[in-house]
Amino acid sequence: MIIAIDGPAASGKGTLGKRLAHHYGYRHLDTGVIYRAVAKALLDRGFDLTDEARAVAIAMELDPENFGHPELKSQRIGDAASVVSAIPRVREALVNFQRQFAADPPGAVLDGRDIGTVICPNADVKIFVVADPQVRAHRRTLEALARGEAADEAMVLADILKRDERDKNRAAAPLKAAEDAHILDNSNLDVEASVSAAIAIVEAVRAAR
Ligand SMILES: Nc1ncnc2c1ncn2[C@@H]1O[C@H](COP(=O)(O)OP(=O)(O)OP(=O)(O)O)[C@@H](O)[C@H]1O
Ligand SMILES: Nc1ccn([C@@H]2O[C@H](COP(=O)(O)O)[C@@H](O)[C@H]2O)c(=O)n1
Repeated sequence: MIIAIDGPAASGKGTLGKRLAHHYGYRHLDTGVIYRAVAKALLDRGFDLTDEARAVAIAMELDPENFGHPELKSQRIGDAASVVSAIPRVREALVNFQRQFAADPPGAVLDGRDIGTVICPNADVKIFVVADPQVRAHRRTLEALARGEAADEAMVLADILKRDERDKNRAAAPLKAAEDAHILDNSNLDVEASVSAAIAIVEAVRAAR
C-alpha cells in the first residue's frame, strides 16, 4: 500500500508520515528533505539557487546518506528549497528516486507537496493535511525553541505564508490537493488525535475496497 500525504508548510505531514509508517510497518520518505538537500548543496558551494544546470547536476547526484543533516531543518534551507523546487528539471531529476521508494515492499508513506498529484497519482490513500497558518507558525516556533534556536513567531508565520504562496503558484507540480485526497484539518487536533484521524481515513479506504 502507498499512502500519500501532502499539505502546506508545517501542517504536520512529517509527523503523520512517521506515525502512519510505524503503525503499518511501512517505510517513510519525507520528500521535502530531498529539495532541502539540493538547496543546501547549492548554497554550500556558493551557487545561485536559480542556477538550473548546477541544481539539476546536484539533484542527480544526491546521496540519501546526507538526508539526516541537522541544518536541513532550518528555516533558511526550507526557504531556499522552495526556490529550487520550482525548477521543473530539478523536479524531473528527483521523480524516479521517489517512485522507486514508493514501489519497494512492504509499503510506503511519502509526504510532500505533489505526492498525490504527480509522484504517486495511483496511491492507495491520499491525505491532504491542513492547519491554520497561525497554528502552524506557533508549532514551528515551539519546535525551533525546543532545538535551542531563536525563533520569532511573526517571522515564522511570514516565512510559512511566503513559502505556501510560492509552492501553490509555481507552474511545476504546484502544492494542491489531489481530487481524490481526503482533507485532514488538524488545527484543533493534538498529535495523537491527528494520527487517529489519519488512521481512520486509511482504514475507511481499505474497508471500501
Ligand atoms: N496535531 C499537532 N498538534 C501539535 N503539534 C503538531 C501537530 N502535528 C505536528 N505538530 C508539530 O508541528 C511541527 C510541524 O510538524 P511537521 O514537521 O510534522 O510538519 P510538516 O508538514 O512535515 O513540515 P514541513 O513543512 O517541514 O514539511 C512539529 O514541531 C510537530 O511536532
Ligand atoms: N514533494 C515536495 C516536497 C517539498 N517541496 C519543496 O521543498 C520545500 C521544503 O519542504 P518541507 O516539506 O521540508 O518544508 C517546500 O517548501 C517545497 O517548495 C516540493 O516542492 N515538493
